[in-house]
Amino acid sequence: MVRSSGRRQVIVVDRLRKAYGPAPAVDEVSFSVEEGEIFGIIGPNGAGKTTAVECIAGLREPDGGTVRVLGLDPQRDRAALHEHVGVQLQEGAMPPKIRVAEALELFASFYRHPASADELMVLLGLSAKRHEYFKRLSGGLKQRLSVGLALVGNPTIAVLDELTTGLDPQARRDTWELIEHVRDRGVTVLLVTHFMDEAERLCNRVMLVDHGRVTALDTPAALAESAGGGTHLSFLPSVPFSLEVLTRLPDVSEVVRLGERVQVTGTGDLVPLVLNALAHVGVQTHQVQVHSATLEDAFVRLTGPPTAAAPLAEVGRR
Ligand SMILES: Nc1ncnc2c1ncn2[C@@H]1O[C@H](COP(=O)(O)OP(=O)(O)OP(=O)(O)O)[C@@H](O)[C@H]1O
Repeated sequence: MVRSSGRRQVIVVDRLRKAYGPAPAVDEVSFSVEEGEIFGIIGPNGAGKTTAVECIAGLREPDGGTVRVLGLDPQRDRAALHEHVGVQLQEGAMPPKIRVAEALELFASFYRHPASADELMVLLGLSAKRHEYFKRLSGGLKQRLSVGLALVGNPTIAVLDELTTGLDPQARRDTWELIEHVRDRGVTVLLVTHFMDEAERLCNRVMLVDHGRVTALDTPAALAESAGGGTHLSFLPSVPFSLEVLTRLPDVSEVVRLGERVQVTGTGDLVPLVLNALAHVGVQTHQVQVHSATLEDAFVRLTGPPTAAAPLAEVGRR
């Protein structure tokens, strides 16, 4: 199937349902993933992310709905799917005394058209560790190896679950670069993550799942903008002024006095818009601070407890 963007849909999920007990873990989830994109699934603990990707990878049988991966049914066509989908799931346990190269070669033997273990070790920065026991690898190198095992079958699609959990900041950044490299080689990536900065950096589109349901699906920037409330600009004005100077501006949604400071919320090119309008009426701005909404803001707003009412005294709204 082809979307309006002209790209092929390689994963199509329609009203997927899976329950382990009375409450559904995945409840009527529908989405599709386009060829060549990095598609992120985010959500709180227990939201149903892993269950959903396990159904897509053919590791769990859905209770309802349909899943198609490259046109294949993950349950019925499991053997064919295995050749095209590489899976790195949570807690991938390996025998402690297997060596890096042995692990890649063993997994390569499960596929008809595997990648070269040597090339993968170069790509993954593991060549110098090829004879190292798995148990002796650092967390970052173990993670790299588990990504390698997901790629060793030369998959069209890689499913990566909690790719960088437990890694230090440098190892996380190295792993992100690796995933971008994998994407640049044409592999479609389905990524489950708890890290909003990771989703923001890597994903073309992100789906937010909560209590088994899809609560948002868009680009990280659009999600941040829509649910995170846009950009916040705050400053200390040189002289008092009427808030109406700012509330009447296009793209400004709210203006609030917080003690001596003024905070403006809006979208678009908010900063030059506000500073120009103030300069026009002879107001200078000091101690200017700008905060643009992030995916994390959107996540908290969409999944967290309701936020408290607007702060303090005078509030101007459009
Ligand atoms: N094998 C299982 N048996 C029973 N319940 C399960 C099983 N696997 C998951 N669950 C339950 O299903 C729900 C969804 O779990 P799942 O692991 O899919 O969520 P998740 O979003 O991946 O969570 P996390 O972010 O913590 O990994 C949770 O309530 C979980 O306790």
